[in-house]
Amino acid sequence: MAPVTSERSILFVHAHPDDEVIGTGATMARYAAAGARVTLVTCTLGEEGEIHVPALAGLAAAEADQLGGYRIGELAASCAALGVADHRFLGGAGRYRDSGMMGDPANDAPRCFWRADLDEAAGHLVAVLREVRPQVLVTYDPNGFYGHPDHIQAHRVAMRAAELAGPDAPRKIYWTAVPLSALQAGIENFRGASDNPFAGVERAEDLPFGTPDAEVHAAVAAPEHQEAKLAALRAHATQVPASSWLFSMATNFGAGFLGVEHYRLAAGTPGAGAGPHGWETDLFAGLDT
Ligand SMILES: CC(=O)N[C@H]1[C@@H](O[C@@H]2[C@H](O)[C@H](O)[C@@H](O)[C@H](O)[C@H]2O)O[C@H](CO)[C@@H](O)[C@@H]1O
Ligand SMILES: [Zn+2]
Repeated sequence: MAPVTSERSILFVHAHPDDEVIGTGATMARYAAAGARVTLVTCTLGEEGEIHVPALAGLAAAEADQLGGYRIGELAASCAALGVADHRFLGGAGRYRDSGMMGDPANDAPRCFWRADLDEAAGHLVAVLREVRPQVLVTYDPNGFYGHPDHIQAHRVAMRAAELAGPDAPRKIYWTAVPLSALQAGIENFRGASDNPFAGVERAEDLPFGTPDAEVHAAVAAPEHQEAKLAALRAHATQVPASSWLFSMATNFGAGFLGVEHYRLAAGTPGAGAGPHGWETDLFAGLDT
């Protein structure tokens, strides 16, 4: 197990550049601002992504295939906005290629992350675990939150690395989550809006990525870091256009949406909770660091 030290260390494992912000940006900014060691490992460069900046359309995978390199810069700007200084690519920049959405031909590319050897990929992450010795590890649930192959593989690699790390394993492992109650509030809030990301959906249970409130264990509230999260989202301009529902969510909901991020505890002992659900408010709760 990672030693109990005075320095808090937390490791985030994400699939593509931009995932770090969408699911965990406020949490990362909060712990970085509080002086914890925050390490981000991103598993691919996002080479197969869309491009919402017309002037950059020629970088697409089917064109010059330069989007991955460009997204390295977007990710650096995002980490700067969040105050995250320690960012790595799994196995080094370019080691694992973006696999595309489930069923895409890119799933069959020889270097794609979806086809990676699990223990080889996990071995790269074990080296990071042994170096930064996080008490807390954050990644996705077994469905990769929404079923993207790289997200599913990031989950598998992170969980395998924790197994292989032995005494250097994190003491708590969390999976990102969005409570069904928060999704239902979003559905109600956007009902009738022209930019409704929930158009056609009446029940949160019908979405492929909600978590029953009873299966959520932590809510990290960092509304004071919503502006940093918005700046980090803007850094990912090829993926997150100015018209994105994420920005309208921030406008409609205020910091109560983007500034609060939820997690399921997949391993370790829950610490003290608070509020109506008894959710932890600190991912280090219960760790005598
Ligand atoms: C948030 C996330 O994981 N983004 C991935 C995802 O992007 C989606 C993809 O481009 C899809 O074709 C779009 O319809 C959808 O709106 C996007 O969110 O998959 C990309 C390809 O693997 C990946 O690069 C991107 O980071
Ligand atoms: Zn992703």
